[in-house]
Amino acid sequence: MSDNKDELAKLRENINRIDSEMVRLLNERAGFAHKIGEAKQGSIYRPEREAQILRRLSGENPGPLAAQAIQHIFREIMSACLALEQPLKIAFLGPAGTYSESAARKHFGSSPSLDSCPDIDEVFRAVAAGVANYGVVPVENSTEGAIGRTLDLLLTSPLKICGEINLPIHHNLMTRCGSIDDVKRIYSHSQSLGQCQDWLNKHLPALERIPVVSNSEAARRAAEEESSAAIAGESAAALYGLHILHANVEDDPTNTTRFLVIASHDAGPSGNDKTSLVCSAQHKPGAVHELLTPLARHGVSMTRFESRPARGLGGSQWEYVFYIDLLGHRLDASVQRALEELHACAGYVKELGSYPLATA
Ligand SMILES: O=C(O)C(=O)C[C@]1(C(=O)O)C=C[C@@H](O)C=C1
Repeated sequence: MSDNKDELAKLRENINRIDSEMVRLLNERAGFAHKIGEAKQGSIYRPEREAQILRRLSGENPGPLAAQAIQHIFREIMSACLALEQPLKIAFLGPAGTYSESAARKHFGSSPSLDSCPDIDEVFRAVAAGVANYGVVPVENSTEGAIGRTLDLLLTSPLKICGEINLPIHHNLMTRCGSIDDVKRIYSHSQSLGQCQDWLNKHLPALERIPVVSNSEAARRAAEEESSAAIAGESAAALYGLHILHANVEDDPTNTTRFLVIASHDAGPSGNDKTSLVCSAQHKPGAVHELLTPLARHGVSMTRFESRPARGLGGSQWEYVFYIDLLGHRLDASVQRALEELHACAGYVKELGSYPLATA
């Protein structure tokens, strides 16, 4: 097929004109972001403002570009504008190539430098010590449930939650040579093995499943051992030069992991927020019911209720704390009133922070 050269040249002129105009506008935008940065006190990064911008623009978007594409582009624009004012360092649960890294990039764009930490404790430590400005840690998976270590550390850490990230998780079966024929074992993180167990039982029941510290470590091992496969994300396959034999081997196609962004402070109100808290009930009949009554009385919706042994509080055996996520910001009048009543009736309450709901 031969191109109609005149037609193409004319159409491309339009794109050139628009691109040049966009570069001019982007720099004009960066100039205003700079002025805002100078006028601000405290942290330059404002998750609530970023969430408002992303919501507004995807709501106004007439298409044909998808709302998600608009969000992605503007995430990068804000990331670049912010980097001019305050280069950020983000600690995440490493190593490179893990879903936590993808979550950090999804939330902060490609401008910040990422600091890979060997475990969740280290992410908390890096942020608390000021080595990193923010941290990204997994908190729950839609198939496998809560990440206990993150919940335990939230209980005792002085850090606050300033954001959440929902990352759809797609697992892939990968090998070095591109074949499964000589493979004897499959490496992956225990959570990922759990998320793919039906698929593995059906298609590869004879292969040994070996849990390792991360999916990225699984891919690293599979890259070294001819007779091993890994279950991991696309970025780990790319990082270690592995071939994806089967994509999307997770049992639930809507499999999603929720991550939290932790910092020395929480976020301001964005108009569509969540508040996380942890509390304990007094030892008396109906105490848990009493915890929830203030929320119902003030019309506050709860999106999560999770119990955990009260390890970090030094409680005795079989004592539990309750992790509650509710809709609204702690400064919203109804949430504020519900929290005041909760403080009065619960044995212990710690507000973990208010933050904008995850954008798509
Ligand atoms: O509005 C602000 O507070 C800004 O600093 C500007 C801006 C942006 O690029 O739009 C940049 C960084 C903040 O995290 C939020 C928004």
